[in-house]
Amino acid sequence: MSLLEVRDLVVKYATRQGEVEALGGVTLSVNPGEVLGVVGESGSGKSTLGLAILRLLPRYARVERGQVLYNGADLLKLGEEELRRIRGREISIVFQDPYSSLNPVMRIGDHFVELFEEHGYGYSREEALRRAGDILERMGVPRERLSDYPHQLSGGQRQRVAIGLALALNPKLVVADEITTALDALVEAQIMDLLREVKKEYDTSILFITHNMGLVAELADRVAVMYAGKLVELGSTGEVVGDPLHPYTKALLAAVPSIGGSREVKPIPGDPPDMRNPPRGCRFHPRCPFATEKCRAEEPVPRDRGGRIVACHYA
Ligand SMILES: Nc1ncnc2c1ncn2[C@@H]1O[C@H](COP(=O)(O)OP(=O)(O)OP(=O)(O)O)[C@@H](O)[C@H]1O
Ligand code: NI
Repeated sequence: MSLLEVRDLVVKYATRQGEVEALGGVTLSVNPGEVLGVVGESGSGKSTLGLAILRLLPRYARVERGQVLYNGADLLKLGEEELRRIRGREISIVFQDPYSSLNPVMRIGDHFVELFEEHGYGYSREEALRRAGDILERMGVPRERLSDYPHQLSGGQRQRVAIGLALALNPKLVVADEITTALDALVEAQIMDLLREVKKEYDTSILFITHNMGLVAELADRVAVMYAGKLVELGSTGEVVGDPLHPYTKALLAAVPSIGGSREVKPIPGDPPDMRNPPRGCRFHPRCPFATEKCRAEEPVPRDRGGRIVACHYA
């Protein structure tokens, strides 16, 4: 049984230049306790997927179609009250910028006190701070930091606090959206170590969003590859990384910097499409070295190939 099922999700943003289809019918599931990597270039729809799951999309975004099933209930249909209960306690999110989860004028400890209060835990302040300190220590932050303000911490420590907050209520799923992207290489490696520990010690599933296939290979059990709002490949990390079937996955892997090399990912030749006017047929065809007439005309549907899902006419 999967923990979360996204079915045929279509999300559009209203912009001054017209509607942008950020998700073009994405279907995937997250299993209990797994890390599902979601990888793709900028603009492929990764953050939109994460935000849609938590119903945090901006007002001018519209879910045109689809379902997000959690414990059999469609999160897209829940009322505000039920949503508030689910956010934080069942599903939480960590962003690239830790200030998205931290209030600059609130001490670190009070973030936890408030979170426990909001969810009706009924702890005394002392008890809440004791638990917060325990969480900080598990995240590798000294408990003395409880009385600090966010700006007194390093970027890495702030992100550790944000991860601690996301895990504080023992949620079943954490959405981690590019959470190492703003950090330098050394701190990124430390946060990856922390995530590996979290994976071992918590039974939380993680939707690990990144543009870096190298990080996915380090951490994820399965990986979903997205291109221009479409899921193009999904499978176990070993299979996808060892034997990519979609030309876009191959290109992404070729762009991974070799160990010891520069951290900057080599860009894939060509540009991602203008999403106000995406290519007909397969959205990757203008950049695909193997594209044929069929790819220009006909959109490939994701098909199950022995547990691997691939959307390519020629995979
Ligand atoms: N707030 C917004 N208003 C209008 N269009 C948006 C908005 N957010 C995203 N989009 C558009 O939706 C598409 C998907 O964006 P999204 O942020 O989900 O991609 P992403 O894969 O997370 O990219 P990145 O790696 O840059 O974070 C893009 O074409 C983007 O321009
Ligand atoms: Ni994003």
